[in-house]
Amino acid sequence: MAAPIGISGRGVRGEQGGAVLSMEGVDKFFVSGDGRAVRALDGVSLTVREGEFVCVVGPSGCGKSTLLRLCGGLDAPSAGRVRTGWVRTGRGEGRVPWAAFVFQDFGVFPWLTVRANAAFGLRMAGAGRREAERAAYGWLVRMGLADFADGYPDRLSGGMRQRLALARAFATGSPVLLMDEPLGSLDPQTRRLMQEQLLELWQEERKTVVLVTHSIDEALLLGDRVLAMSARPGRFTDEFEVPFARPRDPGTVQDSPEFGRLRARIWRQLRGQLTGSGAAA
Ligand SMILES: Nc1ncnc2c1ncn2[C@@H]1O[C@H](COP(=O)(O)OP(=O)(O)OP(=O)(O)O)[C@@H](O)[C@H]1O
Repeated sequence: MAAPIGISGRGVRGEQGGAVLSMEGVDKFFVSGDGRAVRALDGVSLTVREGEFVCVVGPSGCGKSTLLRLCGGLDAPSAGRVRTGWVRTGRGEGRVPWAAFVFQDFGVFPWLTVRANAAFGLRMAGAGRREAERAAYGWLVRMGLADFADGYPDRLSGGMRQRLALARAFATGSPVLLMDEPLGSLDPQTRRLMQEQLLELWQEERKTVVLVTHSIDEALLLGDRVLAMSARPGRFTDEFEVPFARPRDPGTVQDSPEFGRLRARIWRQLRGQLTGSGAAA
């Protein structure tokens, strides 16, 4: 019997035993420019628990972004089921989007002020302009961008733009953040600083996060769990529990022998997918 298709289950919190998000047997096909069917995902199943920070690594083109888009309801599966856990009804507070996205290219609009950019997610969720900008300004202060609130994003460095993108996502109040290689276009030093900032923010806010990254170090530094994907068509091949206690000190974590061991195991897995040898972790 064909698997059920669709995105469903926007029910109440805890409906799935604490799982905020689950996928069962999800396939995704695209039609390529020359009319061929491209299988991007192959029978993907995933459960993300409330408050968990899950990182996804995998070879380029294996379907990581597709997976994230399906998680956030930006696209529908070709087969299988995606279930999201809960939304707040927000009595009198405006709606709270279930999930907020952060993309690699920041998704910052050059024609909007920094303040309006930060408020954009909330505005899209139906909040009034004053309410949205007030909430967003609080996040600009937290991200060290308050002095730039009334200017335009062209005055911001790459790291500042990424902080703006994070401010926008956090300002929505969404319980779930879906991040697609959010630090991928930053220089290595800025990226490292942003990893530390993200670690702190997560420790303060305890959002549920699914983060796609090409960096094994980043995944181990930030995540509770690292999921490794196969080459396209993407499916999960391995799962690594990250054992480092929180709050984490990045230096201590990265200097630990366990960090080196886990990094080597994940790299072996990834390398196998990249070279086609499919080496096990
Ligand atoms: N809208 C689309 N139409 C046609 N093919 C698509 C579409 N979106 C994705 N694909 C194809 O699906 C596959 C998976 O793409 P996806 O962007 O999800 O991979 P990825 O793992 O995120 O890649 P990268 O790591 O390079 O960002 C690729 O072969 C891609 O070309």
